[in-house]
Amino acid sequence: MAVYTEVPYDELAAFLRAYDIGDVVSFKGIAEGVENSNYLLDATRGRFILTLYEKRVNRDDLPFFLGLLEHLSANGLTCPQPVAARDGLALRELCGRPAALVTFLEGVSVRRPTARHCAALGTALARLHEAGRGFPLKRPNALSVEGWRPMAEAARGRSQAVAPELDAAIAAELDFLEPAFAALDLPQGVIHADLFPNNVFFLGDELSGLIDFYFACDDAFAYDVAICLNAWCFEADQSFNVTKGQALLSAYHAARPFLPQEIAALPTLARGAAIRFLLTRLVDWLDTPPGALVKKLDPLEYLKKLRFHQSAADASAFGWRP
Ligand SMILES: Nc1ncnc2c1ncn2[C@@H]1O[C@H](COP(=O)(O)OP(=O)(O)OP(=O)(O)O)[C@@H](O)[C@H]1O
Ligand SMILES: N[C@@H](CCO)C(=O)O
Repeated sequence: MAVYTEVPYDELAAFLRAYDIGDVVSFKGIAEGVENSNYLLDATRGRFILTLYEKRVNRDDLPFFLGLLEHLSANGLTCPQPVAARDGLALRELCGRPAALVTFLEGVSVRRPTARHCAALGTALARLHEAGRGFPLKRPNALSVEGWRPMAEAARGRSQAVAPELDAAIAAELDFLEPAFAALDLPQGVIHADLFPNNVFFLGDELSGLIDFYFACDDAFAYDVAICLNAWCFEADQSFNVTKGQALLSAYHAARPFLPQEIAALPTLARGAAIRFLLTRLVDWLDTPPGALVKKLDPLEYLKKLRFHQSAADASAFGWRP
């Protein structure tokens, strides 16, 4: 999975008549991903990804996401570009869902990132933050601190099914994080907010592009860095690899220098980033019906990451060397 919405051939053909991409050569569902339905479409005038936006994507946010891809591409970032139909519109409807075609990016994602991959990621993340400057649309981060308590409430009383200590651990962490986040004053702009290894493509050791901007929003740049420390620098046993952390942080710093307050905030931001993914995974875990054709992601992986961050005195725990 993920193909939540099956597209019958006649509906596809009718949809594509609006475009100038030639005839369909092949069309197949893509198994990876958990949020949206994605299809690989080969046409005589190119290769594309067709996305049908599913439950967690709010229709009103789509102009932000598609406009952002255009803005980032225009500012030198390699990411998918929305393909407009002959009437100039990229955002359309297919099988009752909002849908768009975007350009296909070459490359493969890495399952086990090395320190070199982490360095390349750090550079690309800083470039993304710079390339997003001047983008006129705004989208608050619905999955930041104000969104965590409601998710915790939605899971409260049911999370014992995952681990007995979860409710208490989440409540205690939110008691710490809510005032700690309120006290932060950090540079903000457009962030990706979900830049996990599966959303970053490489050709050899070279980073070739970034995808999946459907959580992008306005938030602190350093929060995006914290999300990446969590997603890229832990080993399979959930131990933190400081060599990878150092590679990520120093490459980011070389492309967009951190302010001292961003470095000071990293332990708090890393805890926030850990609780965000712990909570979304937990709610999905509890709400996904048994037998659903979707890969459930382990919330406890993020509880272990959170435990590490709770013991981090400062950013040196992540490999930061001033
Ligand atoms: N522009 C693109 N070029 C090449 N492949 C793509 C592109 N967009 C998506 N894919 C492929 O489709 C897969 C799923 O895409 P994507 O990550 O956007 O889905 P998703 O459902 O939003 O998943 P998740 O949020 O879980 O990462 C990717 O892993 C990749 O293989
Ligand atoms: N990257 C997310 C899933 C996609 O939103 C996670 O690993 O929980």
